Amino acid sequence: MSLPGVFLFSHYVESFWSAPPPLVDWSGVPTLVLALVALVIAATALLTRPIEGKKPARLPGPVALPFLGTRWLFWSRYRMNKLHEAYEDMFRRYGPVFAEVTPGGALVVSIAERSALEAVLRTPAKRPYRPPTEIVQVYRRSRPDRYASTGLVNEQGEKWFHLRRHLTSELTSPHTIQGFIPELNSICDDFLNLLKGCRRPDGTVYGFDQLTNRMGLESVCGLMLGTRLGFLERWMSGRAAALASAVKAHFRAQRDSYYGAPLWKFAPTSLYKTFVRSEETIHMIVSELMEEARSRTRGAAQDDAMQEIFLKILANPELDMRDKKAAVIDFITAGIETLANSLVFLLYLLSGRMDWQQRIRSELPACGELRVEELSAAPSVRAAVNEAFRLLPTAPFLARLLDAPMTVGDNRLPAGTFVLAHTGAACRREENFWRASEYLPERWINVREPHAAGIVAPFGRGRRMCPGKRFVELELHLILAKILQHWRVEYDGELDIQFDFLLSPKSPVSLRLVEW
Ligand code: HEM
Repeated sequence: MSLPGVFLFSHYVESFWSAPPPLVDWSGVPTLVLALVALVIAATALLTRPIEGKKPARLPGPVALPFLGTRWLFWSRYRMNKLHEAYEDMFRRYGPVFAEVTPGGALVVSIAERSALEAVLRTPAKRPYRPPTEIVQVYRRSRPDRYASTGLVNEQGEKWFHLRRHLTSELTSPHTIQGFIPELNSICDDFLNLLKGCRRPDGTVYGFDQLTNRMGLESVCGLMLGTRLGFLERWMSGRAAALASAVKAHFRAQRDSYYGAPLWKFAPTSLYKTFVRSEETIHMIVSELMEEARSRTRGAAQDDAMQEIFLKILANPELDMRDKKAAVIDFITAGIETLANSLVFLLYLLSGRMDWQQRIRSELPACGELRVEELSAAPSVRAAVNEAFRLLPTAPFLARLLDAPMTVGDNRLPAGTFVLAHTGAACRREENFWRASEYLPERWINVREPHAAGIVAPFGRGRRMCPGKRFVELELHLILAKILQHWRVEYDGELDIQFDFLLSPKSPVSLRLVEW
């Protein structure tokens, strides 16, 4: 079986699934040829011996084929945009620890078992190695004019440590984030005004996910660039739309480059070109925004707290200018979708708990600006957000290369093993949480065993943990409180969720914001 054959077939099959449009238009290829290719694949799958030697003794997992490893599964049995369901299915078939094999023959161990997961999350590595996204690495290394490194998200070792130390101390400081609260209040108020303007008479807001994307964009840019950019004005500028869709394309291309056929490594396929286009669009727009922010700060005295992060990054003599720019790009890219998806998931889950919405409302002042004290006096807000992160985290697993050997059951995994820590799947297992599949914020106020709080890690763990965590939590608490001060949230049916490298709601999402 040839690799292009499998690729061809998988895209042909995908077209029946109404997955994202195929990257290459194969519609002209006759069905007969594709049926033959399918037969060849099936025959080869039956006849080829599994590569047993690659797996540690007793680790279960799907059959690995020569040259393809176990990746063929994502081009046949599973859909790439439903990867979260694929992993749930594999955990059912092979148990809570199983191994996949990459086309290059490397082992990838997926873990949803509590003690093994805790062991991975506890690893005290000084320079944790999170496997980089190869397509980003390849592209950025091909553009030394723009990138001095592959960036904070993808660098490793000492280079990563240097970037992390110089780029994130402001972002993770409680002082900076507290100083941002007045601005965040005003951003949230503008978001509410936008929602008011878009609400139909019965309270329905169509395309709610796109509005949350704009909220993510405005708040992350406000935090990073120290200036308001107008993404929450009623009519979205072409630039905001272009940035939002480039960020989506960027995540999707990363997903397809990892789980799809690795042809992009040998030739500039349409997948690679799509990735490059998205990276270039983001680079161009963020560069413009940075320039505008810089000239505004030169012209007018602005709120210090709001400018802290951007100005300090720009002024840091330890960093190459290209790294500064790449950092702002990476922060903005890492922040928009994650924040927007998390807000949609939170409101969707809460829509099934009217009693909890009322409880939140009863703990809040009727209206006006919210300060940290008011939020702290409303524990039900924190519980609602924690529980949404437990049940529906936008980043459902963490990737690591093991720093030291680790024993999982009867298997010893050598240092350097690629591990996927499926915190999301583990949090939905009954042995880890009481009534694990239900959205029950009360579990964070009155604990009911089992309650494996240590495996809830929506922002990762250890030294590579998300530097945006403090900011995001504050923002989600604030926006949730403000929405529930005004409206109750209703949603009919079940939210369709897809895997775009992050878990995302299938767009467009409509929900109702109804007057109390
Ligand atoms: C709901 C929102 C967010 C979620 C759920 C989220 C989640 C994550 C996760 C799971 C990681 C990987 C951590 C690990 O490997 O241990 C990560 C890394 C990262 N996040 Fe976030 N994130 C969010 C928002 C943000 C925001 C707003 C920013 C920037 C302002 C940001 C910047 C980053 C960066 C730069 C990294 C890479 C850190 C490193 O490798 O050292 N994230 N995030």
